[in-house]
Amino acid sequence: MIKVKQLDYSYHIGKKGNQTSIPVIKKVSFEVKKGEIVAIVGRSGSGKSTLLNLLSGYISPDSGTIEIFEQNTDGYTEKEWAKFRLDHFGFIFQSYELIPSLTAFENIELPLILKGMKRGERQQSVEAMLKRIGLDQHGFHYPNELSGGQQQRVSIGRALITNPTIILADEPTGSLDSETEQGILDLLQELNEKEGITFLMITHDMEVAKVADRTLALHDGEMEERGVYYETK
Ligand SMILES: Nc1ncnc2c1ncn2[C@@H]1O[C@H](COP(=O)(O)OP(=O)(O)OP(=O)(O)O)[C@@H](O)[C@H]1O
Repeated sequence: MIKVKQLDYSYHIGKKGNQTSIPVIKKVSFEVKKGEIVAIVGRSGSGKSTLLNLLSGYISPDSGTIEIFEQNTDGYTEKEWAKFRLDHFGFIFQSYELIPSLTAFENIELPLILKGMKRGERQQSVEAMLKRIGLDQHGFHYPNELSGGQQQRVSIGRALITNPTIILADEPTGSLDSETEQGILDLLQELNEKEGITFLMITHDMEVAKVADRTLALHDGEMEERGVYYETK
């Protein structure tokens, strides 16, 4: 599903003519297969967010290839990436990234509006999604009227509503207490087991990594030898 080969990326800092390049991703290769939960773990500053930004096309690699669904993404324009993300990716972030002026229902509905789905169909899909994530009583609540765990459920609903091929999650439980964290991890695991949803998660939390089929470790931009850190299931 995702094949990354020999990926290199450096940031360039300083003024033109006097720039220093900081290599952050170094010859990284790995694969994510359909139906897997893969966790990428690493300390703060090891390059996890940079890797996620490369995979989702917000930045371009200096060298190496990213193949997603057997398509080489090299040379995609911003517009092509935007469409590709809407068609294939769902995103979950540590800070939820919900729109505060929209209700839970409307936050989940938004990607469907972007995709041009008709109102009646949207209504049905969002209602079914609210049930699926255990929030059917909370559709009309605004984000600030929901707990952290409930807000993360809304963001999971928004990520899933377009039936993405893969969910990319950046520290999905990073803002939650351990009990709420477990509830969210159970939901992700259930979505994976019952519905075959593929997840790529980045985290420095080993509890999150425990729900993964495979854990890959990033150290200073390099992937642990063989990529497989340990088997957890
Ligand atoms: N825009 C930028 N310009 C220059 N250097 C950057 C930039 N963004 C990140 N870096 C550097 O790249 C390295 C990797 O950062 P990155 O955010 O990918 O790490 P991370 O593993 O996601 O960290 P964290 O767990 O703290 O979010 C760090 O040394 C960071 O300082």
